Amino acid sequence: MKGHWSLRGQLSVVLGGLALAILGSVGGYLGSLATDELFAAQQAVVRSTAQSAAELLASQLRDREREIELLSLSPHLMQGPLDSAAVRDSLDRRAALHDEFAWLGVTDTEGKVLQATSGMLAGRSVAQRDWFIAARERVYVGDVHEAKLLATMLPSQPSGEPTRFIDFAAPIRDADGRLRGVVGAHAHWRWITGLVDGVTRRQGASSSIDALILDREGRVLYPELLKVAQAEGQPVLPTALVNGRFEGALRFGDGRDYLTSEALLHARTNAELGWRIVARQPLEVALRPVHDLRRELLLLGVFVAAALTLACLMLARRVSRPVEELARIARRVEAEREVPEFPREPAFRELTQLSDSMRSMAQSLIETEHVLQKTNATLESQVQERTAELQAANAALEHLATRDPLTGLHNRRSLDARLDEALALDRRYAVQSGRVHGLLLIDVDHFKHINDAHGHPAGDAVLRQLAQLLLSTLRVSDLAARFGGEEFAVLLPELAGAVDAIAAAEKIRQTVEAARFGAVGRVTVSVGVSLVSPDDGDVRPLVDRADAALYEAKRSGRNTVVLKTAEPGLPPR
Ligand SMILES: Nc1nc2c(ncn2[C@@H]2O[C@H](COP(=O)(O)OP(=O)(O)OP(=O)(O)O)[C@@H](O)[C@H]2O)c(=O)[nH]1
Repeated sequence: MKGHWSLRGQLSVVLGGLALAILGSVGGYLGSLATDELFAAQQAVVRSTAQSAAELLASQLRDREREIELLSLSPHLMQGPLDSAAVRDSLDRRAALHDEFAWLGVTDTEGKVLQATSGMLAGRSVAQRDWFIAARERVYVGDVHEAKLLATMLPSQPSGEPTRFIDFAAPIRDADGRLRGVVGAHAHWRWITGLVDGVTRRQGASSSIDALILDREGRVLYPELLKVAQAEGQPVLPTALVNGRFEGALRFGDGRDYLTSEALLHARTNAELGWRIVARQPLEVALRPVHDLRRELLLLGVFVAAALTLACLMLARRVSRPVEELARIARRVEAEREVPEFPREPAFRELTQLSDSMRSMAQSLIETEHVLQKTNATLESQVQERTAELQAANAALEHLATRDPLTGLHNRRSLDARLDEALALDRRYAVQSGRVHGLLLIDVDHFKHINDAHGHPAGDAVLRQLAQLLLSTLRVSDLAARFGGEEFAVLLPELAGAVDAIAAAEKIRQTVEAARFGAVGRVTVSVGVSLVSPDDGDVRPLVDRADAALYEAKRSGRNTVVLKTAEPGLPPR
């Protein structure tokens, strides 16, 4: 199971990942939609600021222009002496009414100041001034310029900036249209900048919108800081702005991106100064709500994803728990070979079906296993029985193959095999141990007569009794066999010498002689004895020596024991 993910883990990862992917896509889409919308909305605000400032300036410049024109048309300027106190009163009143005017004055046709507010510049010549020269012909509005003569007479700017003016001027003519003089006014530049700032302030401090005033050549007139920087040769404005009108995001000389909009100041009077008002808002401030929205969306997304992942985990647990329970029960069935209680899960029909199927399968398997176990047990006992029978049959066969049917002693074939073994053992060990095998050939004396006198069955009975007598006389390690007809053989192991063999033969002879054989009565046997010799190539010489000894015993009168040793061989001891 190693290396495989659990069902619960896989479900959690897949469902949680799916939820995250969906939330990420929706959040990304909403964020980009909001960015576009907000960009357009903020652009509209910046544009409206630029246009409002341009329109306000245009109308204010037009109003001041008309003011001066109307002043030039007033009766006490057209008719009376221009240096009268009435003229000065009129100038002072207007200056008091419009505090943007720093100076109001009247000159004669040569440019000599006849009357002025607070008497400033009275008697001085302004013949070289643009406003005087232009206003001899027509109503004049001049571009901003630094104060010259008045600079020392007026209080200096609180900001430390040089005093600047916008000039308004108009010709003074009599009823016949002859030039009598010129009326001129210097309006404070800060009046203009104050108007522009007033418009941007209306957007609220947090909007960070500011406005620039550019002249028709694209030079900065306001704010002062940028004007100075530009004069020093620093790149202040984006190229797009210098070259023409523009709206959109621009990077300014300070390295920041601004949402920018530009409006042409159009006064529709002589005051066509060609100024442009540029309103701008730092892009990061403009898009801050989008960033806030994105952050909130991200937070919401993380929260929802966490909640969804938790829900997925719970769902996965709900699905996997019964499956794990089924797996546990399956292991129990395998280990205990019993059918425990299977869970039923009503929430999932498929799991209920699976549980039912597993229960019936487990029952069927265990029943089949019980049947198989019983069959196995029966088969095993049958195999054991058959094996025992086979072993018994094999033993019987073995007995039949090695035993003489009449006497139950070993037969000739079995004796020959044991004689071969005896010879091999003696060849290997006899020299060290000094012990050899001996062979007795035992023949019933006058057996033909027994048969003839008592019948063949009686002869068989004698042979069987002789066999029992042999077995009772011999040791367990000795081997008695029927050699053929009425002749028996005995193989004696571990003999110290011929004396042992003769003793055994004699014991047999005497036992037979002492026994009674039913109706037959007494029976005697003759015994030929021989010992294994180191010179024996096979068993033949051993048997031949025993047979010769038996012949010798018969010839010497029967019921006796004769030893026949090998020539040359071991001397009889
Ligand atoms: N009843 C019976 N007689 C057997 C069996 N095998 C051999 N005989 C008989 O044993 C007799 C052996 O006789 P002989 O070989 O002449 O020897 P014997 O009469 O014992 O005389 P000696 O050995 O010289 O003492 C024969 O008559 C065989 O028929 C047998 O299994 N059962």
